[in-house]
Amino acid sequence: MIRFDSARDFHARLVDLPVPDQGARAAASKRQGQLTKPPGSLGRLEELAIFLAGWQGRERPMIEHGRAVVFAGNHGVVARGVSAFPADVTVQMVANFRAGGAAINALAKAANLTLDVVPLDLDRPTADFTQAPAMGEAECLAALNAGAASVMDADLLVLGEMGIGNTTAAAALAAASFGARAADWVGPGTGVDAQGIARKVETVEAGLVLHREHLDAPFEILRRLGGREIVAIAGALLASRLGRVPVVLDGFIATSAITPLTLLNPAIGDHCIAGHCSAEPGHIRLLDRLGLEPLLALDMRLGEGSGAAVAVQIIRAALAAHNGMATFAEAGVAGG
Ligand SMILES: O=C(O)c1ccc[n+]([C@@H]2O[C@H](COP(=O)([O-])O)[C@@H](O)[C@H]2O)c1
Ligand SMILES: Cc1cc2nc[nH]c2cc1C
Repeated sequence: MIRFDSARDFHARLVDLPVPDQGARAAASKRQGQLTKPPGSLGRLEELAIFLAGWQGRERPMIEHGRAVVFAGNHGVVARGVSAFPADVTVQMVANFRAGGAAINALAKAANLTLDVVPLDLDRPTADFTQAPAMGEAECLAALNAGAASVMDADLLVLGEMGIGNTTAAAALAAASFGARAADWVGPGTGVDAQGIARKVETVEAGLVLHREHLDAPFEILRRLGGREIVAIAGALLASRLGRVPVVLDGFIATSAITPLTLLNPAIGDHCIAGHCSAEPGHIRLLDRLGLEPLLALDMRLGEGSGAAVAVQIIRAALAAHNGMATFAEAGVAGG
């Protein structure tokens, strides 16, 4: 299991990342060319199969241990009126995940994914980042390691989150990492009105001003502006990359966890599939900046891994074709 000993260790491991197995990619690509279809006719399904072959290191990749993990955290900035829902909903939804009643329970089951729920100190919200760093160093490291611990033996990992107020933290992370105006990253989240959006923009701007001298390293950006569930996703992203486990990203918040990491390694998202494009307006901007093309666009904006879980069904379809089809030679079809 991967554990980060310090911020320095986290940064050091980010610099030197494994790359996909080129031999397995070439073998999968050759197989795609031999299957009974015009070359390229399965479009992105072909790319998905080759992508998974590279990261799993085998010509015929499989999803036998598909796993969804939902991290939950509470946010001090909620006191600034940045969400349409009260902070109590986070702990209540965690109970709902555990009881099996949430969307992710139904969607993970439909996609044949095991589901883990990881609440992170819900009774101790992070500090309001307009006043102080959201987390202390030890707290931030603990959240990174909670994420890293969740990777375990998965062969495909869905990373999801739950945290009232976390679209504000996600917008702050995007703005700190990629620049542009706070207003370009802020959106309605759970459904705030125009005044709520204005409060969110002010909050992000105030956070960027307060921490401006310290926003040049991934760990500090995460610690000062993030939340525990987002930091856990960042830890899971790096640990899964080190273990060559492909990841399906969910919406705006889950994707925002990558953004600070790109400061040290722009290729950190290379083992990730963008499961969908959320209706939260900043998500498409983030995906563009990261060079990720979403699989689905269903106007979802729920979080909790839901869009990524739906996308897993497409990925399973890609592998069913890749592993199950006959070649031209096997089927006696001319033209292969
Ligand atoms: O995944 C998304 O793109 C997404 C977009 C908007 C809202 N959410 C979910 O809604 C919560 C955050 O919204 P808010 O308004 O409280 O910042 C959090 O629990 C997220 O999982 C998720
Ligand atoms: C009910 C509810 C469910 C959620 N799941 C993820 N974020 C959420 C936010 C709310 C408000």
